[in-house]
Amino acid sequence: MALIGFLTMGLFIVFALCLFCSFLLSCWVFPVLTYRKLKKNGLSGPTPSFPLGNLSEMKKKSSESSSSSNNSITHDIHSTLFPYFARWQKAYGKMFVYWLGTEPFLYVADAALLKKLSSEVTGKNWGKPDVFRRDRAPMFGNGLVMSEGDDWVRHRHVITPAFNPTNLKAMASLMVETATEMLDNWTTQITTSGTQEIDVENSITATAGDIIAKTSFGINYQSGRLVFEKLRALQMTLFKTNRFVGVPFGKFLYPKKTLEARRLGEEINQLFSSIITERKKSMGSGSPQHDLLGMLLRESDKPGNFSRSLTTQELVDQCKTFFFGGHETTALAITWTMLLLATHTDWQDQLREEIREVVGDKEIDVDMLAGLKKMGWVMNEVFRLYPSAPNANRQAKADIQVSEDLTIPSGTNIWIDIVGMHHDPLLWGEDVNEFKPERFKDDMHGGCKHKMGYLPFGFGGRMCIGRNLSFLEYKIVLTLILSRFSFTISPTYCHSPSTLLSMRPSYGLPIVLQPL
Ligand code: HEM
Repeated sequence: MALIGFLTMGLFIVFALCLFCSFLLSCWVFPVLTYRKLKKNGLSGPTPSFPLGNLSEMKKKSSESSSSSNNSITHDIHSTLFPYFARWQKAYGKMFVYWLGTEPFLYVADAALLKKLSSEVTGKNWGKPDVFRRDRAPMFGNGLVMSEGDDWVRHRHVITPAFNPTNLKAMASLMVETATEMLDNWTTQITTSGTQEIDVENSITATAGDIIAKTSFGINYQSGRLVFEKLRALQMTLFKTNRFVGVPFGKFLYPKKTLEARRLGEEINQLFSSIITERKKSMGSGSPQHDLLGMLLRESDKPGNFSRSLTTQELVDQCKTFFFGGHETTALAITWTMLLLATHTDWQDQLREEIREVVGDKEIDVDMLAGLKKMGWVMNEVFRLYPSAPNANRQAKADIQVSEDLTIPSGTNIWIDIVGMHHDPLLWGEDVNEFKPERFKDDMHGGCKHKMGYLPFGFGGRMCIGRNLSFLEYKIVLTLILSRFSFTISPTYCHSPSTLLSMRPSYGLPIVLQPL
């Protein structure tokens, strides 16, 4: 009996020691080794403290910046959105190391370095920071945004055909129909409420959610709404709380939120699982469905495609990724465009004139959209000033030899500050913070001094797969809005861009609408 007790105690001690060692290795030894290697390469940065890294300073600077927000509309947003990065850039340059808890991150806002990284590393060989893969698992699972290596190649190969121009073309009429419903709603609202003012952010986001529900999964308004609301709640739980991402056992500091995120993630999984099961059952009977899910299922089930087919869980993860990545980013691009056009009504007039010439009284046709050149410049300028995805991130899976003196060690997390580069006067000139769509007139990079300085959709093999879908939706929705309304900004609008994964106006976008 005593022997059994002794052995149990021994096993327990060994187990506890193993646990402690793995904690020490992952939270202390490996990060410190990576940090030392980065330092040896001449990379410095703000001094971290254990176990928060630089989180305290980041949180402090953010709250100082949000409490000092005012009502004037300036597009010089980098220092209010990321005050800590703006400060550290001044001290350490466009490449430095900072710490999220015990995770070192290489901050990059240097276009030339990105060019080098992009040419050295293929899409397959990039990883995503483990800390984000774990933290955002309820939202993206192992969908395309988070997958790595051979898995990423397989997923990207199966998904890419679903976004080809012919398939996207088939989605245009659904987009027109859904956006028209939104505009009818605006008309009803302003005639029945007696006020011309509407917060367009919510309604554009809901419409984009409906569009993605229909075009991606062929699901009706009600089922789409359910997923939409749960994803929204999940986003709030994950990003609106004062959390400690990267801090060892940080999740235990907010157990309620962690459990809530897990529960919501599971519920969304179940919703998509049942949609996929139903669709699999009905495959082969009736005419094939041309939404993204239908195309994925067909691509995944192609004879001889066994090595490439996606499991149900992988399909669920892709659906979550499309749903989230596919509606919010586009909705925010349209929202920021409304802000910029509401404050530059001369551009509204120019776009309306262009729509009259190109579309006239006809039904919108996808082929016409290419003729909306000025709208294209406005879109690019909005993506520059207010990129819906304010950053991209990567993890080096092997040492990257950047130059003779600089090697980025395997395991390094990389944070690419897209907003920082889009607002850098050295790349864009002194008028960097002005709204000037004409920069894009004869140059798809808007006159940026370096091609890698303009990255609204990321770069290289991992560039956004949904960008053509976004362009289509953006141009259709904006054409319809401009054809029915002129608008100005409401005096109640408070300019305070913030990030909840995507960049959004903190207090919505109240707009004063005038039916045409
Ligand atoms: C205005 C709209 C959008 C913006 C600004 C945007 C931006 C981005 C950015 C910056 C990335 C990271 C790229 C990188 O790491 O280099 C990305 C990746 C991705 N986006 Fe988008 N996106 C938009 C719309 C969409 C849509 C409509 C979908 C799908 C329906 C989508 C799906 C994805 C996916 C799956 C990835 C991961 C690609 C990969 O890692 O291979 N996005 N997007």
